[in-house]
Amino acid sequence: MLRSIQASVKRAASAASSTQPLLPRRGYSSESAPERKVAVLGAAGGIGQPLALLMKLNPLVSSLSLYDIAGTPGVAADVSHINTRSEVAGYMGEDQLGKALEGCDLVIIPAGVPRKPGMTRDDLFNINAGIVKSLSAAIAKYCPNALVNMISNPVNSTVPIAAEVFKKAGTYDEKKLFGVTMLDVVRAKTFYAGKAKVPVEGVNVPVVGGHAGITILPLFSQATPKANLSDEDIKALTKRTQDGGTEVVEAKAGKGSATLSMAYAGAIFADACLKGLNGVPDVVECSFVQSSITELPFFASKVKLGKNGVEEVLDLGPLSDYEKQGLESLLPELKSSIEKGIKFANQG
Ligand SMILES: NC(=O)c1ccc[n+]([C@@H]2O[C@H](COP(=O)([O-])OP(=O)(O)OC[C@H]3O[C@@H](n4cnc5c(N)ncnc54)[C@H](O)[C@@H]3O)[C@@H](O)[C@H]2O)c1
Ligand SMILES: O=C(O)C[C@H](O)C(=O)O
Repeated sequence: MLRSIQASVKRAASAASSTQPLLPRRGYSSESAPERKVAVLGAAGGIGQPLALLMKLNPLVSSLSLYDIAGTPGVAADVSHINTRSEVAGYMGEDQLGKALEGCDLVIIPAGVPRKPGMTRDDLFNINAGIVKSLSAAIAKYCPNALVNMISNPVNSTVPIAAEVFKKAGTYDEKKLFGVTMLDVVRAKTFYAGKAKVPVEGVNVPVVGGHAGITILPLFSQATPKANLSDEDIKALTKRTQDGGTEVVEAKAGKGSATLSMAYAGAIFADACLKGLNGVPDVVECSFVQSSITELPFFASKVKLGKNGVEEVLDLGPLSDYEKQGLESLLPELKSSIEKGIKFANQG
């Protein structure tokens, strides 16, 4: 049974990325993988629980630290019974946050409130900005060298908030802070494969910009394998990718936003970060990072991952006229979300 779950996770992971299966390739066993401590902050939540499960299935993880303000003992006890490599520990409440973070190589943050129908991601700012600010301060104190994968929305603002907190603490390393935009890539691949009628396993689509509405810019002109899609098809695919989160929020009708697909995307991205740390060559995924490829200080694009986190921020490559227009249109909104985060972090 376990073997068949692992096999299907592995198949699914290979489908999502031609370069980074969730479980290591043959010849790279857990015995030869270095010790890696990974923390999930918000581990008892809708994303946190399935993400904890997927990280427990990843043999690159030797220690899995599950933190939340409530509910983590149960999640940790449950996940800990799975017979895979990592030791699991649950931590609950702020007084246990330091212990949860000490010695971490990677911290994944899906803590915070999700959207309800009719809300934008920015409507989450008032609650989630404070949560991210305090968790970032704890990361600066207890594991300043860890890579940080920010899932909490609005990502376009929470990443700049974390950067400012780290700067104030004197621990900021731009190579180590990532906004997780992998779900946009996962969606773009799925929707493209459906429209182009090609097997989804082989599909690649870069998604750039940010993670909200029109700031999500899938580059279908660079999608592989190539397909002869009409301009109308490309417009519809672009809109569906940009509205993917809202599609799930509406279908869940008040019971939250994407959790399962997000846990999957988060696990793929975390796996890519761990592979980079472990020196696996040519690990490339899209992420919202400090960037100079546009005039904005943060931008999502393809990023090469290495032993210190970001090894190289890759440029956008050739854009179609439609994508050039999309890029122009997204810049003002993304700029103001970034500035909002920076301003918040520097108040008080
Ligand atoms: N980046 C993306 O693509 C993406 C995709 C989906 C959801 N999200 C975002 O992820 C976040 C979480 O979504 P969810 O569906 O898991 O929500 P959820 O409400 O189910 O879970 C959130 C968890 O965070 C915990 N939490 C709250 N404050 C905390 C704190 N200070 N420290 C630690 N944990 C704390 C809660 O107790 C809860 O268990 C939301 O902001 C959502 O918008 C992002
Ligand atoms: O849409 C949301 O609010 C959650 C997340 O950002 C998503 O893209 O699914």
